Amino acid sequence: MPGEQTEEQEDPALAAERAHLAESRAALRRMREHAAGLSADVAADWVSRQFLESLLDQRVAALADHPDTPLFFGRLDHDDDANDLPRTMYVGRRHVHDGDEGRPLVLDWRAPVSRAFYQAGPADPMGWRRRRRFGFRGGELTAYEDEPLDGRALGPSAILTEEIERPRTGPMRDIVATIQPEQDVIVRADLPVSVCVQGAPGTGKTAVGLHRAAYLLFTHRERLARGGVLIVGPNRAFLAYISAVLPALGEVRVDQATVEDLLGAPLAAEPAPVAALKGEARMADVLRRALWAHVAKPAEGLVVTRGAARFRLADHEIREMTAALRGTTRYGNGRDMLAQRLAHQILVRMEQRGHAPDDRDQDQVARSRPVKQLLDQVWPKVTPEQVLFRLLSDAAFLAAAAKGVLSEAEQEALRWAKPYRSHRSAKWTAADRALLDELADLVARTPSLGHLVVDEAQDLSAMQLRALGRRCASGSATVLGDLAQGTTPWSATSWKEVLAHLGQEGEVTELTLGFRVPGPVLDYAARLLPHIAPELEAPRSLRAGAGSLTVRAAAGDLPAAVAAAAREALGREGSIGLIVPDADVAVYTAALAEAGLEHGVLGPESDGAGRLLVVPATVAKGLEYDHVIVAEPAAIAAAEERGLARLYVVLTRAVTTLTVLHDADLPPELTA
Ligand SMILES: Nc1ncnc2c1ncn2[C@@H]1O[C@H](COP(=O)(O)OP(=O)(O)OP(=O)(O)O)[C@@H](O)[C@H]1O
Repeated sequence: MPGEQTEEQEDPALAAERAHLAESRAALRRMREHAAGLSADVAADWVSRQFLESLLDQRVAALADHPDTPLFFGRLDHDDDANDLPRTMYVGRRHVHDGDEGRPLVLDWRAPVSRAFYQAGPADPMGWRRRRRFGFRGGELTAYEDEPLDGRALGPSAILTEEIERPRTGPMRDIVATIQPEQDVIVRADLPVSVCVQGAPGTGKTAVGLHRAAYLLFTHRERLARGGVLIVGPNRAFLAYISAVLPALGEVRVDQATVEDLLGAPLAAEPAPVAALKGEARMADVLRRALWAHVAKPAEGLVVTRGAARFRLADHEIREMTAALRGTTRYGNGRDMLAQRLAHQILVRMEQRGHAPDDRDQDQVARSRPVKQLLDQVWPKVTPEQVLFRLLSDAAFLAAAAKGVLSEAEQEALRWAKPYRSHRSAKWTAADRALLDELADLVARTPSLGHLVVDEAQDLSAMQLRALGRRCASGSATVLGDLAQGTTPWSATSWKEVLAHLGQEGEVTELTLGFRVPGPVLDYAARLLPHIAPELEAPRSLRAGAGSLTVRAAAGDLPAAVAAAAREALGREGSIGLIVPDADVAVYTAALAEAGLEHGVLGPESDGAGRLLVVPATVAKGLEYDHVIVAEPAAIAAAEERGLARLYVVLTRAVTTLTVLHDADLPPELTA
């Protein structure tokens, strides 16, 4: 690598860079000391003081210097007197300036001017002559690499190669030093723009989504401090894996959640075709009709007594008021508005008869017993659970709500074979949770966040996407996924449809260059593509990875062969994922225990500990390990309806080596 020097014969350029690093660190320390010295006492009252104190604490925390993380990772230079840009600019994780003169020592990678670090190339140097990348070991600057931007062709970057080859240990790292131009375009898309990224395994979708969140928080800090940013991922294990990236980028206030966290955990499972049907957008119409079917014609008029006087509204008047409100508001608001309109009309009657009522009278009438009784008949309070319970247990009610939308056979499929006794004892499934959320929003509006990053979005049903869409209705979204990795019965087949269900307009972009999976492994997995997503092109890997793939029949004792492969992998550097059919986790953990190999077991709710992890196939999505051992692909493929897609996910988790061990024949799609 250029600039790689031993201590004895230190390159003067490297020495100068190290001096700049030391100067920047000292300046950051002064910035932190200054922030820590600021007092919240200037605040006028207790509440403002608390608020200011928490802001100052955050500021001090954001200025922490992590000794293992380089303060800057790149630099741009030019020598053109006519150019307004500073002659040298260092790009790093945060702004660092010299307190006395305010001289910038390091610019935040998210600042507009830093864009050139990622985007400048021989075709468009963007005003710069040279890009320098730095190599670090821990917090120590060890090397630099120069790329001319004056028209000469750029070779591959050794620092990028080293970064993507670096063994994985622990949680996911940030990629801020090596974001690629096509990734940078997505990261820096403007806040109101929703982006949707289709990308093969390991093309950096998750990384890009997280960096986009960090970029948006920097660029629109105030707006997003109010609205909030939420990252939605497939399970706890995944969220734990990505949890360190945003804090490393200085963003500690981003929430992460699974769809279950947002909608509620399922209490029961159900057959895939039923789940798929419940996941369809058609259900939204059925639910809307079912809810509004509760609004009824008044059986009689309204009589309100004030002292000795009685005031009446005829049933046809109430019918008109109800009809005027129906469908124009949320169901819950409609009830409140009807109460107010009824009361107002009663007040008009009072005035007509010489009374002089005021606003308080209107409120009293709106809350009076006769009005409440009328509302309970005409516009009853209902909960989402009550409505869904009725739909799934009452054939006539479902038939009325589903008329022209669902066939009789579909209605029958939806209805519980054995209805629960009440909505309180109903065991809701994952698909039901999305239906309940839709109903909840029809009753009262769901608050919207500022921005939502939705990872593995191909796995979400239309109804789940609608639920997420409500949570960014007045904001925007970053939608990430791979149609080939869809493993749910309702997996998406088109991103346009996904965006439509989400209620967002946005462009679909594609990432095609793989950073994780070595070429031979990616080519092997891609044999499945024509069978799971024929419309997608085979992905390309940036990594040659000779010798990375081993496929072997176990000749008898598969668990023992797997344990032997795990032992061998433990002799190498990096993390090891042993991915097995869900049903056989116990078999393989027993084999590892028998072989005396310490290991952790990953579950959807747990992140597991240790260098060797047993990973059930359904939990592997989004994760990566240096060495992956896959046991019995045929069983993984046979375990579920979209089992081949699951196998594609499983085969694309490896960073350095993939060892496939089998006893049964391999699925024919993999051998063809
Ligand atoms: N520009 C980059 N520089 C260095 N590493 C990168 C870059 N882009 C991606 N990576 C690395 O490649 C690996 C895969 O990235 P990521 O998990 O974001 O991919 P993905 O597209 O979400 O994959 P999957 O579809 O399999 O979940 C990660 O280790 C990530 O850090």
